[in-house]
Amino acid sequence: MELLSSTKSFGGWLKRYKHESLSVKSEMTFAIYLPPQAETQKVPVLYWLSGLTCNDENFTQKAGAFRKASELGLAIVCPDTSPRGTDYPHEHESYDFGSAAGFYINATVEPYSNTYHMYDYVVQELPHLVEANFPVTEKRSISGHSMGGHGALICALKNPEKYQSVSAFAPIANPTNCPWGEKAFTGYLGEDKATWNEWDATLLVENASERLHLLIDQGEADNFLEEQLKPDVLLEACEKADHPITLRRQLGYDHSYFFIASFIDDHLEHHAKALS
Ligand SMILES: CC(=O)Oc1ccc2c(C)cc(=O)oc2c1
Repeated sequence: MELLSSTKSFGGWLKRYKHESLSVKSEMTFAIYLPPQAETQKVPVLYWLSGLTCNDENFTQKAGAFRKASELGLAIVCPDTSPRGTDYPHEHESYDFGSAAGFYINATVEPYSNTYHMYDYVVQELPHLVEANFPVTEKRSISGHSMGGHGALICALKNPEKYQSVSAFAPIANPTNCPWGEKAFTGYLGEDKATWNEWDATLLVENASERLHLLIDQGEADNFLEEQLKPDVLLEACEKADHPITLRRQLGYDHSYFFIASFIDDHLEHHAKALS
């Protein structure tokens, strides 16, 4: 691991690192915020998964999360949104596929299957690296925005034993049934839609092995709400499966980090409570 930068914030430290990842077979960058409590004790970790077009810096610079994380004694780890440095066909052509659009799944279609293993990276490799190198406990929670909200939900629903809590801002809630998800899953998983189901939160809820409560904030003025995000479909699946969910509809809020910054404290408090 190589330290790229170290910046003090609210008594803690925001550090950026790059490292060689085995799961995505390329160099990856991530950020970690260590609250002041980490100087004397191990602290729990919230993993934050960003959305399309983002990297580790969008959350650290725009969410305004560190005052509350410092107060709560919560570390926050922000991975990148895809492998970088490969040059596959179509990888850099659009904002919703390829670079910065890894969708937190394990690709099975070549050439993406060689490196686009963001699920393994986020669920296994990164926690292992973080827990071996920083003063953190093995208690984890996970959250994210949009594509990252989808990522947080599937990681938690597939591995309830690894996470104390999960939340999402405007997640892509039913990716097998929206244009962003259909495009990504076709490119990464192929045409056989049966292979897509294990990467869709709405479909995972039906067979979830534990009833991990889902906290979701969704802006009512979000331009992507109807066509891409579909929280109501997830809500219906939860009601059918008796899976606990809190879906908060936030009047007037859009898809931006202004929305995330407005409610991030609630999410941090929710996770801190579960992690304590
Ligand atoms: C920094 C920022 O605004 O991030 C951002 C903007 C738009 C989107 C969209 C449209 C989808 C998504 O998954 O993430 C995302 C993130």
